[in-house]
Amino acid sequence: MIVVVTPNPAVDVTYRVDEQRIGTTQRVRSVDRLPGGKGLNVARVLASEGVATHSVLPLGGPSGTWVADAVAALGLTATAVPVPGETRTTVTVVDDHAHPTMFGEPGPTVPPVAWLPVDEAVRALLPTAEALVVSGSLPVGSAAEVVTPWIADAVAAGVLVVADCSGPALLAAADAGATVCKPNREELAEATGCADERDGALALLDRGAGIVVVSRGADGIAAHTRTEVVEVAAVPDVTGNPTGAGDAATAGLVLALTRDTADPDLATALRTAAAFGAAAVLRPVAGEIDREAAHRFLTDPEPTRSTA
Ligand SMILES: O=P(O)(O)OC[C@H]1O[C@](O)(CO)[C@@H](O)[C@H]1O
Repeated sequence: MIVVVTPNPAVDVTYRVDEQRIGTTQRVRSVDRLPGGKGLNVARVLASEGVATHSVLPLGGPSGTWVADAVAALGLTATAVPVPGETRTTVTVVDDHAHPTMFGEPGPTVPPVAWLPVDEAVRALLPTAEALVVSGSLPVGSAAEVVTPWIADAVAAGVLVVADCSGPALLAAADAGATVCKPNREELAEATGCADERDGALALLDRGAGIVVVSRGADGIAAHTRTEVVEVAAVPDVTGNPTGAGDAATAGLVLALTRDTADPDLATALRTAAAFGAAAVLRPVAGEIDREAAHRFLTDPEPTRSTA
């Protein structure tokens, strides 16, 4: 079972319009409303691959109740931890021409004491966990160190941790010894202040991260250890909705790493991440992949480079 913490869950709304135009009245062609936040998208992709997951969700207010009900309706196992305030809504506007536009609300104000039951929920699940995934933003105003107990407890219990965090929470995840930190290129540069990817990755490794996986969009994905950089190219010529592609890539990475824990093959893990990320672009909403395409992309020979 894989434990997935979504620190700032959301009612994820996707509006499809003919063409995104700033400063005009836009008629919405179709609406999708799904439980989201990056971690829930990871859990949904893992579940679609038949992997047992257990989500930990700090939820508040009527929209929190909606998320809990929608998660249950999707057949996902979850522990909903009540927090003050109202679970946020995110709105993504997509058309057939431009990149999606995402509006993300900040999320509720969660005081430090309200995080303690979340810590307890994570701790209770660790004895039966193969991996812990911490994915997505924290509610605005929550301290970065909120992630520390989840990761430190999992590491102490010998559980593989994949942290897809940004900003100070990415540094806190590395400090807590996350097995894998998975920022994208921009998040890595922003959190570490290093313009060079290798320097940024080494900064996280120095702080305590085991491996740093950097997603590079159309330029593929790379894994940095102290001694090598393994690089895999992106799947070429895939068009569609890239919202949630990074979350699907995280799911692919976790899937590959938990299948091969004794001796993780980084190239295979990166190829799985790239294939899942590309397969998510083919689906209209985040949290889904085109499974047939994902498995086809996986068997396509992709160039892998490894440098010492
Ligand atoms: O959890 P966050 O990091 O705030 O990101 C949330 C948003 O990003 C997406 O997960 C896409 O990656 C959306 O589904 C939306 O929920």
